[in-house]
Amino acid sequence: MSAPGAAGHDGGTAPALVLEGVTKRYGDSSGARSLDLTVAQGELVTLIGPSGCGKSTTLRLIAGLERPDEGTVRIAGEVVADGRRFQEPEHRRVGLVFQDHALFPHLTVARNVAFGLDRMPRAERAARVEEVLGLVRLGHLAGRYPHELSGGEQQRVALARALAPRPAVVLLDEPFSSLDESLRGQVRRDTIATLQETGTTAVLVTHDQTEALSVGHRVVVMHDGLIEQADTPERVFEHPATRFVASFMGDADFLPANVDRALLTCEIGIVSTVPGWADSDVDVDVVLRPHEVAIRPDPASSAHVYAVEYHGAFVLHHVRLASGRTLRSWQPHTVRHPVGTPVAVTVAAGTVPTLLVDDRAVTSPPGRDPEDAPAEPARTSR
Ligand SMILES: Nc1ncnc2c1ncn2[C@@H]1O[C@H](COP(=O)(O)OP(=O)(O)OP(=O)(O)O)[C@@H](O)[C@H]1O
Repeated sequence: MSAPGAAGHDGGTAPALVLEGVTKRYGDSSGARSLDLTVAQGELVTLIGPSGCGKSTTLRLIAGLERPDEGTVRIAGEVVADGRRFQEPEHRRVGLVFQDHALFPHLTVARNVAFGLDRMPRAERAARVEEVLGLVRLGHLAGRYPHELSGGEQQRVALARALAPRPAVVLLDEPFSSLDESLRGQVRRDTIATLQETGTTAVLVTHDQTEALSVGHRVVVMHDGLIEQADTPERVFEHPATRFVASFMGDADFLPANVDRALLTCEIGIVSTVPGWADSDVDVDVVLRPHEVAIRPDPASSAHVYAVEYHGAFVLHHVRLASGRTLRSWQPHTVRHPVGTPVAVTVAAGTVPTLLVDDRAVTSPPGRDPEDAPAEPARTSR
């Protein structure tokens, strides 16, 4: 996806959205804890995390459906909520798209889209409705009612309605989850293309890790009301900041390991060299993803395959090591080692494993100023 940064509709230079120390408490449970996030104009950010982590609360705080207990929300440079001010949702330049589309059943497609344009002169309003319906390729269905549309068409009407008033930010709350699998991919591609074509800034909540990684310029991973990491999809997957992010975004196994004079060693042997750690002797956990783990039959090995899962193009092999710890390994569909096969386990060449001390990723030996030890990636030794 192309990088954001194109000027938004107001052409200003302020970020489309800024959250500073935004907190919302519900009794003892915290919906959102001191969130800091800046979203550039034209940027598409995906928000992901387990159920109850605060995704909807965050969207509601941005939309003005909740008041923050602390912190500041800015939209297109304007403070819309802080300790003193609170702008009502209808006055914020925010568009909303919900999972169930939330269309008015008694209004036609055109009137659904016109709904948020009541302050626009009539002729201008009609032109804008036509324009946004054209954007989502629904001009020919303007006179239909929602029940006369497919799920995908309803979703496009909801998007057109959100875009019509030219909002500074569009918030999408699991917009594709009510669509069946066969439709979802196409509707998702169409929606993202429309957001991109119009240079729209968007925050999209999803439960789907592949969706979060594939559609956004940045992924924001939340856990227990906190932002654990806000980063490019590549960095979130390849360089997770915490143990939680490593295990939530994709499959990950963890093995206790040691870095001694720049050699990373664990139960399966030497994993890699770690430049910049020449003088250290540090215990870490190494994060290994199934596509990074290589296996080959070896009668002399004390590790063995204990389960095999066929996934079509790939076959997931579950391996138990001598210690009883387990690793997973993706193999192409032509490779299937039966349960019980003793296997030698290594790390695929080119792997740059993430190292954890406690629950945080480290790129330099703990206690050392990262300035002194540049965070060069580790390299597999083979
Ligand atoms: N109105 C409310 N009153 C009390 N607690 C609430 C309220 N809304 C949310 N919470 C709590 O705040 C936390 C975050 O909820 P939120 O709905 O934001 O999570 P979520 O990440 O969107 O979850 P899901 O993926 O299940 O939709 C949860 O512990 C939830 O129980």
